[in-house]
Amino acid sequence: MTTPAYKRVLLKLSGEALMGDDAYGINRATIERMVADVAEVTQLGVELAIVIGGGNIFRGVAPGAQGMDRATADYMGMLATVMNSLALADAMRQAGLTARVMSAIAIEQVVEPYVRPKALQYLEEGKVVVFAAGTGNPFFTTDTAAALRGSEIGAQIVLKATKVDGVYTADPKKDPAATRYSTITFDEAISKHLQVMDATAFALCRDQKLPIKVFSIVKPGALKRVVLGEDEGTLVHV
Ligand SMILES: Nc1ncnc2c1ncn2[C@@H]1O[C@H](COP(=O)(O)OP(=O)(O)OP(=O)(O)O)[C@@H](O)[C@H]1O
Ligand SMILES: O=c1ccn([C@@H]2O[C@H](COP(=O)(O)O)[C@@H](O)[C@H]2O)c(=O)[nH]1
Repeated sequence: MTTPAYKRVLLKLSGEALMGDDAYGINRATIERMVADVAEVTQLGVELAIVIGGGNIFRGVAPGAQGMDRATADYMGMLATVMNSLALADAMRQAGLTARVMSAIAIEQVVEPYVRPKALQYLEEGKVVVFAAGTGNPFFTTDTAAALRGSEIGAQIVLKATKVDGVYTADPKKDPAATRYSTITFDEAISKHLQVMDATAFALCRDQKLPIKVFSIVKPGALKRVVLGEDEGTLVHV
């Protein structure tokens, strides 16, 4: 079966997963593997937009940010996502893909600003669009940026590619007895305070009836299986 289940998707890539086994930063082999996964999906003809987190870089500067004004620290976090977005786009270019980075914060010498019609045009042209700098606002996360941009571009699903292979009854990294849901409703995920994604992102997707698939970016071939509609990860739905 090689017919994708979706025409347009928003892929949320974990920033922390980019570290691979390193303490922080971008692990070269890891980013190349992620790009190979992305390439497999674009070859299926799926229109792909990406939001990438900033945890891998922000974690490295976090001790210095202690006691800082929250909004200032958040702007630093958003700039970290710009660095990841540029690295990802460059790795995609090296792999023969055409990518465009669009930033929610104006830094026009570095990256073009986010303009929705332009993003839609790029997607229709088959280019991969990377949305950088989150929502552009402090007090939010890149999960919420993924929900927001996914809604704006009319994606059929948000694919949250992270370090765990789905939504569990509790954080599987802390509770070995936690069990994985194959599906869960937004209301249940919110009421149970499941921390795999923030509640703002869940609520926005719920209101927009935009499903989310949570799956492992570390598991080989998982992204392609998700896009083909195969049984992988956890579906969060209305
Ligand atoms: N109920 C749960 N089910 C699954 N994972 C959970 C749960 N509760 C907490 N987690 C944790 O949430 C993490 C994923 O969310 P998080 O937003 O922290 O990471 P990310 O989006 O992958 O990283 P980044 O912020 O760098 O983009 C998982 O690595 C997992 O340890
Ligand atoms: O819309 C946004 C998105 C992100 N931030 C800040 O950036 C960091 C990194 O993002 P992650 O989603 O955690 O990977 C985040 O912790 C915020 O500090 C933001 O302020 N607004």
